[in-house]
Amino acid sequence: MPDVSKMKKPDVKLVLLGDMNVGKTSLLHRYMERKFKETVSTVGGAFFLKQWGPYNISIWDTAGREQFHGLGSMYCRGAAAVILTYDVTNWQSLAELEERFLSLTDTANHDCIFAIVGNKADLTDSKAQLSQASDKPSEDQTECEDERTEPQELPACPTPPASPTSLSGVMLHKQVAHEDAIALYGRILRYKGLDEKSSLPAEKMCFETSAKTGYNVDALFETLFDLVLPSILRKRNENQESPTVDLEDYRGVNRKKGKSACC
Ligand SMILES: Nc1nc2c(ncn2[C@@H]2O[C@H](COP(=O)(O)OP(=O)(O)OP(=O)(O)O)[C@@H](O)[C@H]2O)c(=O)[nH]1
Ligand SMILES: [Mg+2]
Repeated sequence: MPDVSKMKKPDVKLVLLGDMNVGKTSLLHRYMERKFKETVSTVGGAFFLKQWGPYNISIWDTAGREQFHGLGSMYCRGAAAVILTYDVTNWQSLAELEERFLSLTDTANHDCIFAIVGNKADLTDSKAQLSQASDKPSEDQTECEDERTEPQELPACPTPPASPTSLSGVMLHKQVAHEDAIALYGRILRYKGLDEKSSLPAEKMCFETSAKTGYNVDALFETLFDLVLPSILRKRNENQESPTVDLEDYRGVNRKKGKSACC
């Protein structure tokens, strides 16, 4: 286990947002640990640290449950990319992105990049279902708990298992078409006052993934890593600050007694 007390300072921050149960945590587990494993509904937030070449990228997982809504804008602060995640079998989870989550991104960087991700594609698309995840281990990753959130004495509530039909492999009805995601992407650009012509194209920024099979998961994260590199270089030029901090400085943040939040 790496010595987190000397953890390198992240060069850039990505955040996963979206309704509960869409698969945000599972996508991170799939990419960072190459596994699809049982999850419990996220409480507060947590981040993984991914080394990408000489750069350190923090990827924040957040809670989709309504009661953690207020934390979203804190996690989005300074984000260079936001991954807006929905479930392709659940139309409401796409609608929630515009109704509940988009405004949280107001605290992100002005040049923040947006990806729209329709997860659970294995439930509706045989190609996604048959995809073979690469199980090459991810070189360098650290999962950290976010100590700043209020510890919640909530019982860890297991999320409902993926729909039983997925166990039988029968395809579910796809409720969200790729075109719906592309249309949402255009509305997000307009909400941000961005010109579609000078922005990254929707076709490149709308993904359908399966955390279960690994379909498109590497492509999602690694496309974003490459797209945020210019903002890392810009920040490094601006700051010329040392790339490392001693986490002991952070220990001063008063930690409440009791169970710290984790995901
Ligand atoms: N079939 C299928 N099930 C998935 C996929 N991704 C996640 N799941 C299942 O969906 C449920 C919720 O997954 P999570 O990763 O916990 O969802 P989340 O978005 O992190 O939820 P919150 O933490 O509550 O916001 C779990 O039962 C997962 O096993 C997927 O790609 N395909
Ligand atoms: Mg989660």
